[in-house]
Amino acid sequence: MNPDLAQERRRATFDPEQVTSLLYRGPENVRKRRYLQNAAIQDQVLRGSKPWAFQSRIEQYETALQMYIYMMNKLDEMGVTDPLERMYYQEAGAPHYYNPMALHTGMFIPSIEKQGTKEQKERWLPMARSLQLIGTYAQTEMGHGTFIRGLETTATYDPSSQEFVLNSPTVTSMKFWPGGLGKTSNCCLVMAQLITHGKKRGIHLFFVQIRDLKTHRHMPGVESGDIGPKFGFNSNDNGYLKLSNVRIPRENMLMRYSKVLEDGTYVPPTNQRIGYGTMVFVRAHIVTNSARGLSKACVIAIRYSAVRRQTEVSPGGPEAQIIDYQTQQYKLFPLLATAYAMYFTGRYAEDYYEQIASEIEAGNLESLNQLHAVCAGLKAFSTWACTAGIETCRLCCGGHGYSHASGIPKLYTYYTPGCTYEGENNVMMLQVARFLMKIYPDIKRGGPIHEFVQYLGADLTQKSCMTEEVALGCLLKAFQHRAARLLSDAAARIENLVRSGKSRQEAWDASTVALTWAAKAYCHTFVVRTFSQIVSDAAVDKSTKDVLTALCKLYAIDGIIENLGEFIEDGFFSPHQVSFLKNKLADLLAEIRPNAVALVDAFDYPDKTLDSCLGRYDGQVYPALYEYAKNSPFNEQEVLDSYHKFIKPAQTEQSQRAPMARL
Ligand SMILES: CC/C=C\C/C=C\C/C=C\C/C=C\C/C=C\CCCC(=O)SCCNC(=O)CCNC(=O)[C@H](O)C(C)(C)COP(=O)(O)OP(=O)(O)OC[C@H]1O[C@@H](n2cnc3c(N)ncnc32)[C@H](O)[C@@H]1OP(=O)(O)O
Ligand SMILES: Cc1cc2nc3c(=O)[nH]c(=O)nc-3n(C[C@H](O)[C@H](O)[C@H](O)COP(=O)(O)OP(=O)(O)OC[C@H]3O[C@@H](n4cnc5c(N)ncnc54)[C@H](O)[C@@H]3O)c2cc1C
Repeated sequence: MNPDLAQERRRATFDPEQVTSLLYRGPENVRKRRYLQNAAIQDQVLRGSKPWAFQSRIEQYETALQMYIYMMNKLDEMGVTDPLERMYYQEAGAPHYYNPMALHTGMFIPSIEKQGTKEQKERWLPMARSLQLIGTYAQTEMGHGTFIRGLETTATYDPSSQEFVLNSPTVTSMKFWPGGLGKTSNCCLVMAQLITHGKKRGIHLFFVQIRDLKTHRHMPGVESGDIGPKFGFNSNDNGYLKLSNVRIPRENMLMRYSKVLEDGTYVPPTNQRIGYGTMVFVRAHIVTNSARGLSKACVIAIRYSAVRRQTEVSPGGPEAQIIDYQTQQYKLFPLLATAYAMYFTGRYAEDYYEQIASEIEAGNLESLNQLHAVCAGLKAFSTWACTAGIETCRLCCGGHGYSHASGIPKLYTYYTPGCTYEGENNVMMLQVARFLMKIYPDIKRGGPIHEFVQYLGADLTQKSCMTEEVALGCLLKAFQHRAARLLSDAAARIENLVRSGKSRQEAWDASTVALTWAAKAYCHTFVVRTFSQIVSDAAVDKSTKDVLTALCKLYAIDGIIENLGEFIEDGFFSPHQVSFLKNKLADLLAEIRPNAVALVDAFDYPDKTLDSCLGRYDGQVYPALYEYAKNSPFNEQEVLDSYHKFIKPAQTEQSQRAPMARL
């Protein structure tokens, strides 16, 4: 054990086990999580041969496929059915491979469960669970990902044969990007424009078999393939799909909420957007997923910062641990606080999703819009925080952060597409703004509105209650004030533009930056509120609560300092109060410092899950870096063939032109 890390753990003032329990919803869940992680770590088959970064793309794909199929079978044998528990096992078993069947379990099966009729579920789910059917969610096209009402793929109903005929009429209508579509899947859910009786009925989901179930060759009229190497996700065959007069039976349209009868009569759903449900489900889960990504980067960067020493503090004296530099703390501790904030908010989003989804199942769609706004906003807010935070963690590791040995570049390429997939983040923020503007008249009237948004109607002339003590309540009020004011500003801007003669749509289009500011401020407030509520309700001892409260305050104060203009432009904070906040920020960095390593230990990631030479629990960073370097295929031969092919001839040629000087 590295002595600095051992010392860090001794000096912690709280019990990390209590925090681990809080993060993973109780000791019983922690026990199960550890059991599953250990089972994966100890499994010889999952040990792997060479580091992923030294493998070709095809090798990465094959390794991922082999490992995931093995793990799925193991989990079935163990009787583990809960998706989260399955994820814990897989995360420890194959942390570096993006599962080529992730869309099968993450979107294909859930879509059938949520959008399929009883008969459709009985027909497809058993085959999907036993991998006879391997599916994906094929919505995005080459020409359209965001504007899904503009999708071009058509599904035209033919009453004479009671079939839908699917077509990709243009190059841009080709499905493009779906995970596992290229080579892995034999079927998919295709989002297509339904046409019955010659009329367009909007986009709907259709079950389409794309490959023969025995030979895996393409079905007639189907062309598909891999889209090529990407920034990350290279063990996944994100694919393209072109459909030419592909016929599927009428029963293959997912008909839980809308129907096409035998004669082609269209029965619409109560709300057209109910068919977007799988996206809302995934967005709710992306929040915790972002917390996972950012927390892993924090574990690596903070442990490494405790081990790494750089620069003599006094001449001839010992070099300081880099974690002792205030600038390093300022880069890392707010991110640590953010990772906690996102874990707690993710938990809230998932619970809220489950609550509203069951109301929807029971036929009450009243909260659908609000659920959509919350999930879209938190998805965007959390993925932005995660991506930016991972990059900062990488920079905090200096040169070694740039190596795949650190584990951080892999985290970055894995998590950054979260800002784009499942709804591009700016577009998601505009959906939040749309929701807020829609209820704005009710907010102003003081009409009946959900408690999430009540504060948005507060008196904007009020000033901050902040004192030198910096209470959490005052911090939350500051976020509420900023969100209310930015919303009011955006609304006023739109009204002014309308008064000046613009149409409402033109006024909206000329205000999307202000609307995005308002939406982000709303999401930020949501996170601060959730974090502070969970900390104040947490059943933990006083020392643990003190540490969590410090983290929560740091999250809030850092959010204010980073967005200071928005908090002071209307004079809400006085300059005096801003200096309280700046002083408190510095105090909190010092207060968190002795607990930083214990706080990352509390995330409870086994080394295998982190796959990082820098983030090892035992802190043996340097021998691990050396071992990793030795594994490079470059080092398999003392002299590479390329020396004889290129360097030697070049040297010979050069020496003939100018004879070598004596060394
Ligand atoms: C335990 C683990 C369990 C599960 C695991 C799951 C997830 C794991 C976590 C992480 C995942 C990790 C890896 C996954 C990797 C990759 C997956 C990627 C998959 C994809 O990307 S699939 C494709 C996703 N595509 C999109 O998201 C498209 C984005 N675009 C849209 O959503 C829409 O086009 C739009 C919202 C931008 C606009 O839609 P529109 O034009 O129809 O609507 P309007 O703007 O006109 O608004 C009209 C009206 O509709 C309301 N609305 C819009 N959307 C919804 C919705 N989804 N639900 C409800 N209501 C909605 C809107 O509010 C308007 O209402 P109003 O009353 O008229 O104002
Ligand atoms: C790794 C990865 C995996 C994916 N997996 C799947 C999958 O399994 N299934 C699937 O169907 N799709 C998948 N996708 C596709 C993904 O869902 C889309 O890329 C995403 O929805 C964004 O759409 P787009 O690419 O059309 O972006 P665009 O909409 O073209 O965005 C480009 C820019 O335009 C801006 N923009 C676009 N529209 C607006 C607007 N209305 N207002 C303001 N700004 C706007 C955006 O903010 C962005 O800056 C995946 C993508 C990636 C990267």
